[in-house]
Amino acid sequence: MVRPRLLVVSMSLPVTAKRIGEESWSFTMSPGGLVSALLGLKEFETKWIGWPGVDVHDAIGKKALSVALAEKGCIPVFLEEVCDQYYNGYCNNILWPIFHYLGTPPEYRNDSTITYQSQYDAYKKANQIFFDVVKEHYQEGDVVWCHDYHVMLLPQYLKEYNSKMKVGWFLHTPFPSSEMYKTLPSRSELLRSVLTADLVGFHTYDFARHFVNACMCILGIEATSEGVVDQGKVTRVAVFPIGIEPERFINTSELSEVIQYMKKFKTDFGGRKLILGVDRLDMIKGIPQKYQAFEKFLEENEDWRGKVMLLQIAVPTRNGIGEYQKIKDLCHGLVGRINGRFGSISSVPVIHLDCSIAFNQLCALYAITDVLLVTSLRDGMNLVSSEFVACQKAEKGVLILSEFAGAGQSLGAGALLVNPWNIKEVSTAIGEALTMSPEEKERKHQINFQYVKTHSTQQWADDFMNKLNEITAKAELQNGKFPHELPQHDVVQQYSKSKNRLLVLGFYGTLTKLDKNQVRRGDGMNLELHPQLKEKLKALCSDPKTTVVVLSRSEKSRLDKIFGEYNMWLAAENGMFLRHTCGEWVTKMPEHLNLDWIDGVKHVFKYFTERTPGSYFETSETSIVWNYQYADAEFGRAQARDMLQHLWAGPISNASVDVVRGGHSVEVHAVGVTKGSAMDRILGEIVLHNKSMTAPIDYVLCIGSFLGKDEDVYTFFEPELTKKTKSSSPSSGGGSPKKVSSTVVDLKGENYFSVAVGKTHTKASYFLHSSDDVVQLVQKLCTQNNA
Ligand SMILES: O=P(O)(O)OC[C@H]1O[C@H](O[C@H]2O[C@H](CO)[C@@H](O)[C@H](O)[C@H]2O)[C@H](O)[C@@H](O)[C@@H]1O
Ligand SMILES: O=c1ccn([C@@H]2O[C@H](COP(=O)(O)OP(=O)(O)O)[C@@H](O)[C@H]2O)c(=O)[nH]1
Repeated sequence: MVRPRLLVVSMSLPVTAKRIGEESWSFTMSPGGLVSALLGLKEFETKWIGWPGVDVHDAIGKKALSVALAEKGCIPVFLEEVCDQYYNGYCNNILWPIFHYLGTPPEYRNDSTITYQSQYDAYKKANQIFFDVVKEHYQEGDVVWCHDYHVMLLPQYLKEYNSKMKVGWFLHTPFPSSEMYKTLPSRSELLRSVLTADLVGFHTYDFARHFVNACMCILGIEATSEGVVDQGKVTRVAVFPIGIEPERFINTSELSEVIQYMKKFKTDFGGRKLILGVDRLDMIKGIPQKYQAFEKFLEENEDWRGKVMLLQIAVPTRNGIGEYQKIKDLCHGLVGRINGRFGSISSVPVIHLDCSIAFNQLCALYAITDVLLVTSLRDGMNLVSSEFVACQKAEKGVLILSEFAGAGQSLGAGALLVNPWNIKEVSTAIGEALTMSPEEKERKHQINFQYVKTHSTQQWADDFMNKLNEITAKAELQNGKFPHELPQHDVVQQYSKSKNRLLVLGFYGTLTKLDKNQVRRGDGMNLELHPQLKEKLKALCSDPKTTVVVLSRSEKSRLDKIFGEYNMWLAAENGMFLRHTCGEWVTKMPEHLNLDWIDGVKHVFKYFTERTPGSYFETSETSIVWNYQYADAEFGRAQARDMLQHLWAGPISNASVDVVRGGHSVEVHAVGVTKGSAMDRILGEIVLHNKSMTAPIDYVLCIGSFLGKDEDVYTFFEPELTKKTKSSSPSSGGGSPKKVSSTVVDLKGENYFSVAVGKTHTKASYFLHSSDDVVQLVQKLCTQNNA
């Protein structure tokens, strides 16, 4: 079987290189969860592109290293002089603390060569170097999977180079709340670049939600159930919690060498209960908090002194950054204090190791551990907790897990969840874990073991790849479906040939002439019918072979006022109310529509209208719209963002409503109030009314300047193109539940025209530039009436 080619791009390669001769290199495993996770990918022909962990300045060395790495499926990226300001600077001294809620570090003041800007420049340069390497190795059809905050600009570089490239981006760290993220000076550029990817993935729903929120708040763009929409391009945002390769840990812990280690360690520890910590020595891992909690436990539980120990493996990381050196000193100080206070001549309660350990030793430690203590202050996932679960033997240990690690959501049910900042709580959890009954330990273990076994790295990667392939395949299909400019000649020709025509027309932006200087009424815009349409529309409506429906968001009174004298159908409030101009209004609402939220929303809209000069809001029976088209654009957008947050937190938090963000508006309406969903009921009513209708509708022209949620009206008639006929039931709202004949509509491709006015990203098959084009078209149709 040919395996799909995958180019994995991450800052670090899975191996770190060390030069041992002019042309020879040795390798060690790179630390960290990202490497552990991606090593589990088996079903792809994977090439890994990343930094080899060393600077190489000579051509001979670079060549030899590239050859040696190629055997391991790795391609080096040489970062050279940008490396320090890129990796230690922008990535780990700016992005990392912000993403983990540690705050935005101040600029160095004592070195003018290291500024925020110089570090961001290095970041851009480094991303460009990554791009050059990908470009060199990319083959058509490859998937490029970018990992982590180190390469946030890469998706944009890749897509600008080749828009057909399949590009995914996955973040292994938390994505912080927008309140934190927005402190980052280059916040917009990074978001915009990430949004060029086809799929953006996170470990948890919280992180995904924060990202979408940041896009809304900072870029002012729309979020939909599918992801984020920026200038018509949809970026899918989804959640893929990473796992481990469970078999690797289960099998290793069966090895005789590992069993020997287990025996040896137990003897070394002298029968004391073992609390284990395994973390990179990083501020986010909460190691000082762990020590404080253990100290408190020993303080308050005299009986346990000498009977329990804490072994902390503190894997060295990012040594080039001052903060990381400080945290080491802090830990050493705390360990000295605890050992001084509670140690004895023969043993000390804390062993702190500033090193990494061999994989077999790690598995042996996991297997004999009584309590694994994870106190991360923030952590994308934390794979150590899953590895511990996989290695458990007959006698099960207990997992104490920080609620601020992504793993808290997956393994919380089988763990003792703690707030690492609450030293007392962690200390109590240590006591609870040490005294837990074997039955309870077994029960908790089983819950987590089932999860870890069934949520492997391979599963994670498959899920991401499947989703990415599904999205790109769908996009390819849609590519051929971009709307074309309306062929007015065909529209007119088909019109003249047909016997029973239906014209569905929007109002705002379709039949109106938009004028910035138009007079505003107290509660909204005084929109008028396009002056050049008045007579022509009247002529169209008077043709017995033509049925005209104006389908608008407007309320009944406005449609009455504007169209009352025409012989046509009026569908007000997105089709919730319907009337032929020679009859009365009938209600066409779906049953049980809950409208209790309207007053609360009105209150918020009023507040923002009073504070946003030029804005206004309009209320109807089923929806309410705030419009800031005539306000200052920038300020209006910012106000709209704040308004949305107030709405979600208050009046609509539990209501059955849809919120739609238009170009310059925020609309809230009851769920299901869309033009497309109303079309079925409208059609039923029209057919009932036209009892004399002898031939099926053989021509439909549907023109509108509709919001995205209303575009279902364009596709309403589409199935007819294949099925030829459609049944329609006028049951809901007012009419009797009678079935309309199945020959109501008879459409083929050439006599159905769905047309969006003023936009090309649409479900409609055609577009017109403006309402002036609509006027022109109506004029042409009229000449056919007279012909
Ligand atoms: O290579 P370093 O700079 O020393 O850092 C090691 C890695 O740390 C981070 O790992 C994250 O990924 C894990 C797997 O998804 C996740 O469990 C953990 O919570 C994260 O912290 C970082 O995101 C990686 O890029 C680094 O390679
Ligand atoms: O001496 C060690 C001890 C642990 N690990 C591995 O480092 C990873 C840590 O991943 P985690 O997701 O817990 O946190 P990260 O370090 O990525 O933030 C785990 O796979 C550990 O097995 C390691 O490489 N060397």
